[in-house]
Amino acid sequence: MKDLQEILEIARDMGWGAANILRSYYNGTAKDPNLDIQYKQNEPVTVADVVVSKYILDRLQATLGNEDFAYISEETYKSPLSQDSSQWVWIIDPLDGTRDFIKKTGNYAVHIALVHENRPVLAVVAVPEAEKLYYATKGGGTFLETSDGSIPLQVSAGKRIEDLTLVVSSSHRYEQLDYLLQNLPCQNQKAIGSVGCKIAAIVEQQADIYISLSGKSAPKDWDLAAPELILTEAGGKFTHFDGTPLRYNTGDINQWGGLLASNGQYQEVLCKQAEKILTQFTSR
Ligand SMILES: Nc1ncnc2c1ncn2[C@@H]1O[C@H](COP(=O)(O)O)[C@@H](OP(=O)(O)O)[C@H]1O
Ligand SMILES: [Mg+2]
Repeated sequence: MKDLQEILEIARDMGWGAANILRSYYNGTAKDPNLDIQYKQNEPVTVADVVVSKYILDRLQATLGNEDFAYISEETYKSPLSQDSSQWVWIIDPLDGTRDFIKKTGNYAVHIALVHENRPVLAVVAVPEAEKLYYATKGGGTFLETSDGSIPLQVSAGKRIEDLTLVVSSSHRYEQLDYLLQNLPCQNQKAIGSVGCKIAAIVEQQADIYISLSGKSAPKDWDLAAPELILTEAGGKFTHFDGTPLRYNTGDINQWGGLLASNGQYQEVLCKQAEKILTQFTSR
């Protein structure tokens, strides 16, 4: 198997390639820019999702083959792979934030993660409209790549809990999540589409916390695996409210429950508060 740095080169190049394809659909310059929006389990899917999924899978498989790696993409996923955690698995979201892509808010991203033993070891998150690409390897730090080159990134530090800015989904909102948000000590809150864009805001120190709470549906492995590593390698933390780490390729593609991503400063305190507020919600 190629070493992780060589694989990262391939993933970065593909991240930029995928970003360019998405921009051509976003700006209407693609050969046939019709998005043909369909709904799968209440979530929109466009031609751009499908085309970019094929682009990434074809290129990865042509370069890396099927012997050492398995591949999961949001658009081709049908059922769990063999749950052999020693397997190296690519987990891909060709277009994270499809609703925002359609609404043209600019907040959409490409996620490419390599997972081993249920944890991400390599990640690329590209944000096409910002012409930015974030990448990380386990233990190697997080970098932001633009046309000017690459720079290392670190999350914010030394803030008071009340001054932290929280980012949250604009389209997946429920009464329980709204109650939680109203009762947290961090009242600087903004809704942003795409998990990749929310985590990008945290590693660029424009925000400090992201909260996800599942309802009838939950975010999936491909929504979280790449953004998680981008955050943690920049010094942040990303856990369930009970403090346990997220696990990927487990057989259930859903990431149920409450998840908190932050600059790490008040991770445990905020997780405990979130659990307490949710208990209050259910006993009202
Ligand atoms: N509670 C939830 N249920 C289902 N999907 C969720 C979810 N929260 C987030 N997601 C998924 O995470 C991505 C970003 O969501 P959001 O913009 O609301 O934060 C979307 O993926 P896709 O756009 O890749 O389908 C969305 O489907
Ligand atoms: Mg997604």
